[in-house]
Amino acid sequence: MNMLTDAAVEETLQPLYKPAASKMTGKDVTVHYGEKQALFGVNLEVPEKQVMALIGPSGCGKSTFLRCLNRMNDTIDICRVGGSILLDGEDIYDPRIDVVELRARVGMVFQKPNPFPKSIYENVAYGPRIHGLAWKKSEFDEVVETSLQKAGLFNEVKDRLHEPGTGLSGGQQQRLCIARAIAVSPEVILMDEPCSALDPIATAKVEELIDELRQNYTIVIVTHSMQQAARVSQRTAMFHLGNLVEEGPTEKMFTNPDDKRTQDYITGRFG
Ligand SMILES: Nc1ncnc2c1ncn2[C@@H]1O[C@H](COP(=O)(O)OP(=O)(O)OP(=O)(O)O)[C@@H](O)[C@H]1O
Repeated sequence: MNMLTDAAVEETLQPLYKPAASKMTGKDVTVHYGEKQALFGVNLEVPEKQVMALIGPSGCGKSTFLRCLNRMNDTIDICRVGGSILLDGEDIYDPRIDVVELRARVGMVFQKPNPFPKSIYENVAYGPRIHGLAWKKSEFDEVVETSLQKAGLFNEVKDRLHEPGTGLSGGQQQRLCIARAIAVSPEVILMDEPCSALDPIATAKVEELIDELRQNYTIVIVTHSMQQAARVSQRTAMFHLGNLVEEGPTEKMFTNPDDKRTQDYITGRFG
């Protein structure tokens, strides 16, 4: 009989069970807005090239945690962040970190589509221009086209690239904002309820896009829609009253969560 040693069995199984490497890690993250504490020591690993959904009732701290991941909270005067957030093992709150560069590596898409009051072309070309990623017109043309293509928008807008971005439909505007984020080659894309202002058809398109984007990017999405979390994410983190309740594979979180608060939330008993 061909007996495998324990080590050989482990080696054979490892590729199947090896968890995704973590791209970002929050360690004991606390956040205060003035006197009010919004996060109480959150420890969470964001897996690389997967979609992680942050869920939980209103005010539980999902957006606050999301904004810690690219130091967007720095823009709020009364906000103080404690603990550490690592990107590829490096603390993004280290004083030597260039925040503009960080926000290019960790891009953000907001709840309400917010294109600049400029042409579709300029919306996408803006980031590469300020980050010095393109110099010649041909380089800008290329980055604009590939970013719009990756955002699934190019065919719809290719004949009107020089018309205002604000003239697009809401769903198209949100995909333009995703193209704008992609244009600076981010590694992580944060999305704060990206579909809440969209109709069901536009929502479906953005969800399909999120599913495609995870091949190349790490995505963290805050959503109030349990269906959306179940459709687009591979892992889900549940927050409640500023604490991380639990985190795990999305399928498990929606079928067999460990914590009663998760069970109650996903079945609509509170929130
Ligand atoms: N700019 C701010 N100033 C003061 N308090 C804030 C600020 N932003 C958030 N908070 C407070 O921090 C807590 C967490 O808010 P946060 O927006 O992170 O929650 P959330 O889970 O994303 O909620 P929602 O689902 O309603 O968007 C809440 O009590 C909120 O009132």
